[in-house]
Order: sequence, then structure tokens, then C-alpha cells
Amino acid sequence: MIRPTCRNVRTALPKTCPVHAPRRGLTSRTIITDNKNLVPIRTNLRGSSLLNTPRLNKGAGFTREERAVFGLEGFLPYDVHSLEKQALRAYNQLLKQPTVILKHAFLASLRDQNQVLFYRLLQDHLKELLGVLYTPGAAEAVENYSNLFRRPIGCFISYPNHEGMRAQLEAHLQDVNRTADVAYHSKDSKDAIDLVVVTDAEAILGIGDQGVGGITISTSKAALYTLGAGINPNRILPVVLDVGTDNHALFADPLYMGWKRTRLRGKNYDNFVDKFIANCRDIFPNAIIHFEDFGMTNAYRFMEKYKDKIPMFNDDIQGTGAVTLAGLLAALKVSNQKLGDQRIVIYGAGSAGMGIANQIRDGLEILDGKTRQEANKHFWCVDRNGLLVESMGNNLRHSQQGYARPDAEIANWELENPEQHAAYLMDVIKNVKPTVLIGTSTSRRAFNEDIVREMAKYVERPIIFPMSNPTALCEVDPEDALAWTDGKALVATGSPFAPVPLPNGGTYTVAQTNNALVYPALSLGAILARSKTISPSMLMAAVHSLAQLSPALKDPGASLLPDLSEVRNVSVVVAAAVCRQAVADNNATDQTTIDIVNGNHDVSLEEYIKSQMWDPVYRPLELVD
Ligand SMILES: NC(=O)c1ccc[n+]([C@@H]2O[C@H](COP(=O)([O-])OP(=O)(O)OC[C@H]3O[C@@H](n4cnc5c(N)ncnc54)[C@H](O)[C@@H]3O)[C@@H](O)[C@H]2O)c1
Ligand SMILES: O=C(O)C[C@H](O)C(=O)O
Ligand SMILES: [Mn+2]
Repeated sequence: MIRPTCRNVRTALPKTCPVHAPRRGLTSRTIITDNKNLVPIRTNLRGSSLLNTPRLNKGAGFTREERAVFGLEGFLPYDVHSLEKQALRAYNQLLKQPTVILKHAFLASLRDQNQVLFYRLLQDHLKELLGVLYTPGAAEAVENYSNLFRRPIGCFISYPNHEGMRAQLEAHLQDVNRTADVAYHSKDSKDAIDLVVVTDAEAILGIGDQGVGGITISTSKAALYTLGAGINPNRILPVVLDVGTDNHALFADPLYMGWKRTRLRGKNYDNFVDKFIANCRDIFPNAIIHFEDFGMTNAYRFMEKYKDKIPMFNDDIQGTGAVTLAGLLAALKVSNQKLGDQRIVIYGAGSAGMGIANQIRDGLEILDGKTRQEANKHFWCVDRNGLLVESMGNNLRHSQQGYARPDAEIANWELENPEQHAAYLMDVIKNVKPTVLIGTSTSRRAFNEDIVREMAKYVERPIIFPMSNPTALCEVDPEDALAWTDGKALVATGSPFAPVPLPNGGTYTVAQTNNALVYPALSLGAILARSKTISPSMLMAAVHSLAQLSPALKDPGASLLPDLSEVRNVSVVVAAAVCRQAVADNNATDQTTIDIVNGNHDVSLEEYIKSQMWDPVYRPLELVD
């Protein structure tokens, strides 16, 4: 039980209300005891307006008293149903949907009707439904966005309307503030948004440019924030920046709903994104900005520009780097190896690939005391044109440059196809004899039998992480990787896979190395700390805390990382590590969190984090004029 610790109880609330205001003059958050779900939400909506407001609607769950107060009796069938009963009905309806895409559409429409029920249904069946809502189901939903469209969710910032951008964002703020939720909002109306998840949809998962349909990746990531870290869904703004599309199929589709122009590039694009960031900082000054699925060059440029100035991160680069290093550290525990002894091949040197390299490189520097130059030598990065080598010069992207190998290194290699004047994956495997092979190439089945068997010739426990999403783009099926290595490979994938029966009996549980195991907690920690930036040390704290939760540490045959359906428990631990690091680095500005981390409070950090997490339950409603 969390005891109330702040002194100024808000007078406007009933005496029993467990809400305590922050001390004056500090930027601390409201502390809510574990009775937070009893705090009423105030609204002036009644009748069908209330039923049509998903964040307040309870449908058949409205009590008799609420039906009387809010004028609902004539709008609802008589019987009052519990949330459990409603969730059962919704689940039965979902099961009748024959395909993943129809299940996804059903969930989207439920989210549009009754927010609590949507999250409750998902929470009750998380393992089963994650693949529908998130990867891989989200990929199909993005591709089919304009055809399946019913009602918009999220925020659409379209270039042709750029002059009205500020007003459009302010309209979203007003929309949130219209339902003052005193359990989560401070009095400052600008404090209504904790998190902005933004994509420009140029590189959605591994399926490329998806134009306005990219909103579904922002809304799916947002839902995972709520399910995975209890971030209040009404305090997250999912955004698509519609800057046109270079996807010909979308152009040809008469039902396409985005801006039908080729993608904006150059100065106008930069100004547009900068203006978006500036507006967000002004209108939602406390919000973390999560960048998702931007094209590689833009992803790195904007991350470099803002990461030391504002609380932002790029999930594909930094979130993916963090989850992969955590998985790798767990795998090395199983194989009894040191990070500093690894030879690492990254196949697909894009946003995710180079983000992974950067995070492992940071690990080599911090954990093994290597210099940057020494650390870089542990990597061989292979892209479309083969192994990255120094003579590629200006053809190398900025983020790839430190990792290019000297040309002299491959001069004596016997290449499979010497006429191509480049070393490809098989050449690298034969000559480097890597211990770790990571796939972020979107190249389906690129780790074929020859590649995997060749790798396994030289290494006792090959570590193979085919990270590409969705499932169909995975570089190797875990079942194959295990069969070709006599069950010795340590495998983890980006998309979910079923456990694999092993040749010698037993099964291998395939860890899902998906950034969803990290980003919800990373942001939750940063939100609670109100950290000025999301620093490398906060990311490293997330890595270590996640790696320590690896089931494989206790049982070498178990999954390398906790199951994604456990993400809510994982997030408490990881967010605590992130908060502690933010405080240790003087990066935190929230006085309550600072006090708790420093032990100057009678709640533990973990208890406090749990108390701040939003639960899918019906809260009381209070009618106001
Ligand atoms: N598991 C996770 O958490 C996670 C996170 C982010 C991205 N991903 C996945 O990683 C993949 C890449 O995403 P990204 O954002 O880095 O995209 P990206 O476009 O930035 O990078 C892909 C890179 O792969 C290269 N490539 C393409 N075909 C190749 C081939 N045949 N051989 C070698 N290289 C090839 C491209 O040139 C590019 O550099 C996607 O499938 C994405 O879903 C997974
Ligand atoms: O969305 C995911 O499942 C992970 C990642 O961000 C990706 O782009 O593949
Ligand atoms: Mn992504």
C-alpha cells in the first residue's frame, strides 16, 4: 500500500480521494495512492455524447446510478454488465474474425468505441493478441489503411496544411483537456501530453514507404506504451507527418487518403520536421518525442540534431540497439563468453543495423574498457553492395563510416564471386568466422542453410538474431537455424515465433528481440524523471536491467529475454533503472522522483512507478457543468 506523502490535498476533491498535489514551486508529479482508480473523471458530457466518447464510454458497464445522472437509460439495453462480461463478449466477437487483418480492424473499432474495454481485452489475452495489434499484424493494417479506414485515430500533420500546424496540435491539446482527468493531469493544461510518437512513414517495419497509413504504426506503438508500461493512453499523441509518398501502389489507389505527391525532401522537409518539433516543445513542453520508422538518413540526422537537447529518442536506432545488446549479453552468459571476444556481423546496415552496432560498441567501451577504435574493429557490416569497406568513401552513410573495414583486409580473401569486387555475406562468414550474426536487412531467408552451416563450423554456440519484421521478412526461421546447427544456435527474432522442438528432445523458446521490450519502460522512466534528455547512460541502464531479467540466466535452455507478454512487469524494473540513472546523472527534473530515488520518501521507486501506471478499469465519472 502506498501511503500519501504530499501535504496539500486538493480541496475540490472528496475527502476520501487519494490524490495529492505536488508541493508548490516544484515540477513534481501528482502522487496517487493505489486507490487511483477510484479518482473520478469529470465530464459535462451526457447521453449519446458520452457513449460516443471512447475514453469515457462504458457501454453496458454504466451503473444504474450513472445511467440516471448522465441521462443514459434510453440509450442502453437494460441489464448492467461487468467489464469482465463485456471483455468476454468482445473476445467472442474477435474470434469470429477469420483473418489477422480483420481481427486488427475489429480491435481498432473497439478502441474507437470503448478505450477501457479495448485495453482490458488486450491485457486479458496479451500473448495471443500482441501479434494482431502489433508486429506482424500492424504491417498488414498499415498497408491496407486507406481501404479499411473507418474513423481516424491520432494526429495527422499534412504538409499542404503546414501553415495551420500549430493550431492543429493545439486542437489536440484542447481535445485532451476537455476531459480533465485530475488523477493524471496537473493544473497546467500544457501538462496534458507525456509522449508524442511520430513517424513520417518512409520506412515502416521492413515494408518501406507507406504514406499516411503510417499512422497505424504510431497508434500501435502507442497502444504498446499503455499495455507495456501503463502510460495513460490519453496522454500519448500518435502522429503521422504526411509529407507525400514515393510508393507507386499508393499513388495508383483511388482510395488512398494521404497527400498524393512525391515525398517532400531537402530544405522544405527539414523545416517541416523542425517546425513540428518546435511546436511540440511549446505546446507539450513535457512530452518525450519518440521517432519511429523514418528513413535511415533522416532518422540519424534528426536524432543527432536533437538527442542532447530535448527528451527524444529514435526507437529503430536506440530502442532496437538496447534490446539487442540485452539479448546478446544474455546469450553470452549462456555460452560463457565475453563481449570483448565477439566477432559481430551486421547484415543490413540501415537504421536498426547501425543502431545495434552503436549500442554494442558502447557496451564494448563501457564493459570491456575498449577504445572507440578498438570497439569498431569487432564489427563487419554488410549491406546491399557487400561488406562496408573504406574505399566506399562518400557512398558510406555518416552512421556507417566508423565501421568500414580497411580494403587490405579482404585483399587476400578468396571471394565467391570475384568479378563483383565486393565481399558478400558468405565471404564474410568464411573469412571472419563470426560468433554473432544479426539480420536487419528486410531480406527474407538471407541466412540460408549454407550460411548457417558455414557459421556453425567455427563456433560452438552461434548467436543468430534475425531481427527483420514482419515475420515474412525474417532472415531465417528459428526452426531452420536450430535444425542446421543441431540445436546449438542461440536464436532471437524481431517477430514472434512458436517454440521449436529440439532434435535431442525438449523445446527451444525463441526470444522476441523487439524494441517493444525496451521503449515503453524507457519512456516511462524518462516521463517520471522528467529528464532533460534520454542519455546514453539511461539506455545502458535499460539494457542492463533487461538483461538481468533474462530467463536464460537461471535456465540456459530458456528464452534469452522475457516474453513480450510479460512486458508490464519488465517495464517496472527497467523504468526504475532508467529513473535512477536519470537522477544519478542530474538529468532528472521531477522533484518527487528525485526524492524517491534518493530515499527521501516512504514509497519505494518500484511502488511509485506502479502507482503511476494506468489500468484498464472503469473509473467513477463526475458530472460537471
Ligand atoms: N526487432 C526489432 O525491434 C526491430 C527494430 C527496428 C527495425 N527492425 C527491422 O529491421 C529491418 C530494417 O529496418 P530499418 O529501419 O533498419 O530499415 P533501413 O531501410 O534503415 O535498413 C535496411 C538496410 O538493409 C539493407 N538491405 C536491403 N536488402 C539487403 C540485402 N539483400 N542484403 C544486405 N542488406 C540489405 C538496406 O540497404 C538498408 O541499409 C526491418 O525489417 C525492420 O522491421 C526490427
Ligand atoms: O515495430 C516493430 O515491431 C519493431 C520495429 O520498430 C520495426 O520497425 O520493425
Ligand atoms: Mn520501427
